Amino acid sequence: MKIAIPKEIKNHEYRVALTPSVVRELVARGHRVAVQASAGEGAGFPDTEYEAAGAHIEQDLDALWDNAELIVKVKEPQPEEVKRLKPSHTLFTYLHLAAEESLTRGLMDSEATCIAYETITDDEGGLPLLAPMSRVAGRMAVQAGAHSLEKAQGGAGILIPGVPGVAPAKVTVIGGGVVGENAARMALGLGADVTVLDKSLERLEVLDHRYQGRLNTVYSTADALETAARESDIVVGAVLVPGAQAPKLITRQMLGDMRPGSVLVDVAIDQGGCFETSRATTHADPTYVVDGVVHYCVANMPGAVARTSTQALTNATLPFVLALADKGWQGALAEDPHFLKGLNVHAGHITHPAVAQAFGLDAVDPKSLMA
Ligand SMILES: NC(=O)C1=CN([C@@H]2O[C@H](COP(=O)(O)OP(=O)(O)OC[C@H]3O[C@@H](n4cnc5c(N)ncnc54)[C@H](O)[C@@H]3O)[C@@H](O)[C@H]2O)C=CC1
Ligand SMILES: CC(=O)C(=O)O
Ligand SMILES: [Mg+2]
Repeated sequence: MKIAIPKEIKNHEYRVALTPSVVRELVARGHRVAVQASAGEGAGFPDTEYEAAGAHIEQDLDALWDNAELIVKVKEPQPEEVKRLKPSHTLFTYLHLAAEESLTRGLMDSEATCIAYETITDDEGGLPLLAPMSRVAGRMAVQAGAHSLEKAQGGAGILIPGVPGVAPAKVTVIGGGVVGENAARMALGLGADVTVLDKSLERLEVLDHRYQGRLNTVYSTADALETAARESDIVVGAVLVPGAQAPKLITRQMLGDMRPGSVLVDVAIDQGGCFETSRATTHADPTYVVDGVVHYCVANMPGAVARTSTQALTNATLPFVLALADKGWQGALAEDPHFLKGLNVHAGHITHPAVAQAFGLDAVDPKSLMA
C-alpha cells in the first residue's frame, strides 16, 4: 500500500499522523510510506528519524497526494486538502463532520473513502480513537480555564485553589465521559470544588465510586444546568452524542445569570459546541467574551501539546492503520464492525447515520458496501 503523511496545516496544529516507530512497522510489512518534508518537526520527529525508519521524505505536495492510496492525517482536511482528494483515496483522520456541512459536501464531491477516527467504537461502548485526545483535551481544559480566569484574559481574577482563608473556585464539568473525567481530575488536583453533570446515571456512579466523595455528581437537568451557570467560576463543556451535533446546554439567556469574568471552556466545539454562544477559535486567538463571560473554544486543543498527543494518538491508531494498509479499506472494515462505524463518507454517499441526520440527508448502510 502507498501511504502518505501530509504535514498538518490547521492553525497551530503540530501533531503528525504517524511516528517514525509506526512507519518502521509499516515498512517492515512491505508498505511504502511517503512523509511530507518536516511533517513531524512540530512533534519533535525530524525527517532524519523517518528516513531511518524507511520512509521516503517527499518535498513535492502534488506527488505526495497524487501517488497515495491511503492518506493518514490528524485533523479534518482543510479546503486546499479537500481539493486534492480523489475517488481512489482512502482518508483516515478526525473528521467531526456534523459540525461542518461544507466539509461534508466537499468530501462527498471528492468521492473518496473517508474514515473518521472519532466514530470508531469498541466492545466497552467507548470511542478508542477519540479517547486518547479526549484525555489530553480534558486535562488541558482546566489549564485553559485557569488561565482564562486571570484578569488580563478578561477573567474574574480567581485563583483555582484559593489560599488559606479564601475559598477555591467552583468548576462544573458537563458530560462525565473521557474529557469530563480528565477535566475533573485536573480540577481536583488543583484544589477546586468540582461538580460533574451527566445524563448517564451509570457514568455518575462510576465517577462517584472512583473519586470517593471528592467530587459532586449531579444528574443533568435544566435546573442543574441553570445552577451550574449561576454558581460556577469555570464550566467545561464535555458532552458527546457520537457523530452528532452537540446539544446546546447553556443558552445565551443563561449567560446573564453567570458571574462577570466566569469562564466557559467548550471542548465539545469540534461537534459544534454545547454552549449557544460558542464559536470555534484557534490557539492563536483562543478566547472571546460574550456578556462578560470568557469563552475558550479551540477545536484542536491537543495540537498545542503535540509531542504528548502524537504519541498518545498513534498508540491508538497503529492497529487500525496496519489493518488498512494490509487489507485495504474493504477488507479491514468488513472483518471489524467497530472499525466499520468509522466509515463516514464513501463514493459520494454519507455512511454514518448521525452525520446524515445533521444535514437532513440519507445515509447509505456501510454494510451494503462490504459485499
Ligand atoms: N476541542 C478539542 O480539541 C477536543 C474535543 N473533543 C471533544 O470532546 C467531546 C467529548 O468527548 P468524550 O469525552 O471523548 O466523549 P464521551 O462519549 O467519553 O463522553 C461524553 C459524555 O457526555 C454525556 N452526555 C451526552 N449528552 C449529554 C447531555 N445532554 N447532558 C449531559 N451529559 C451528556 C454522555 O453520557 C457521556 O458520559 C467530543 O465532542 C469530542 O470530540 C475531544 C478531544 C479534543
Ligand atoms: C479530537 C480532536 O478534535 C482533536 O484531537 O483535535
Ligand atoms: Mg477537534
